[in-house]
Amino acid sequence: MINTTIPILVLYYSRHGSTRQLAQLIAQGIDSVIGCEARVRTVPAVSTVIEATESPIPADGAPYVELSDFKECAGLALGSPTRFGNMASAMKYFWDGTAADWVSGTLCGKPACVFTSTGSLHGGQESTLLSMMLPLMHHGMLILGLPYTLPELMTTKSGGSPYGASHWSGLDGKLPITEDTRTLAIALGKRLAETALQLQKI
Ligand SMILES: Cc1cc2nc3c(=O)[nH]c(=O)nc-3n(C[C@H](O)[C@H](O)[C@H](O)COP(=O)(O)O)c2cc1C
Repeated sequence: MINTTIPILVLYYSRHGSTRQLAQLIAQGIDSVIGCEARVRTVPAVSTVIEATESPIPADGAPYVELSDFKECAGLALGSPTRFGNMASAMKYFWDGTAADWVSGTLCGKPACVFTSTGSLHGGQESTLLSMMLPLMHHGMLILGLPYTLPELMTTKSGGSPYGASHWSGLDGKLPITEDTRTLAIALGKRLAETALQLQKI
């Protein structure tokens, strides 16, 4: 018997590790679905010094994403820390280089979800999540959020919204991931994987 799993791309940018922690929880949710496998990838930082280039291999964390990951994945979870209520420029820069895949519809019809981390509780979790949905919608992806059937969505005092998973990292970026945030991030990964699996059957 051939044992095949469908890859689900978890693509994030993280400067200090908070968004990376969320990416790992989303991946955990994806891996909990039999038949699905998380493929965790990141994007390089961008520099204001035009000549500066990143090493082709990141010093730590996930490998850099390649455009072949778009073709191979059955779904995508996209994460970035907030930067003034918006996604980080590194992630925006990456999407600005995906016109060929936009033209050819590589991601069209595949499910997607978003996640973020912020320094302050009301510093832009929801606006950042919404900002990340925009390129995904232009690529024709099917956006998934979190449903209120998850009780944590009503009670959370840290992160998590109908628009996606989120973490409040605090002024020094050291607040731990709460139980509610953790539950909601795992649930989002699971929901993405289950949807990708269902769509494969159509
Ligand atoms: C330039 C810059 C802008 C930021 N803007 C915001 C903001 O608008 N709202 C907020 O709550 N946090 C803001 N932050 C804080 C980060 O979003 C927060 O520390 C996040 O958890 C970092 O994620 P990371 O550990 O994955 O890098 C900003 C940080 C930087 C460096």
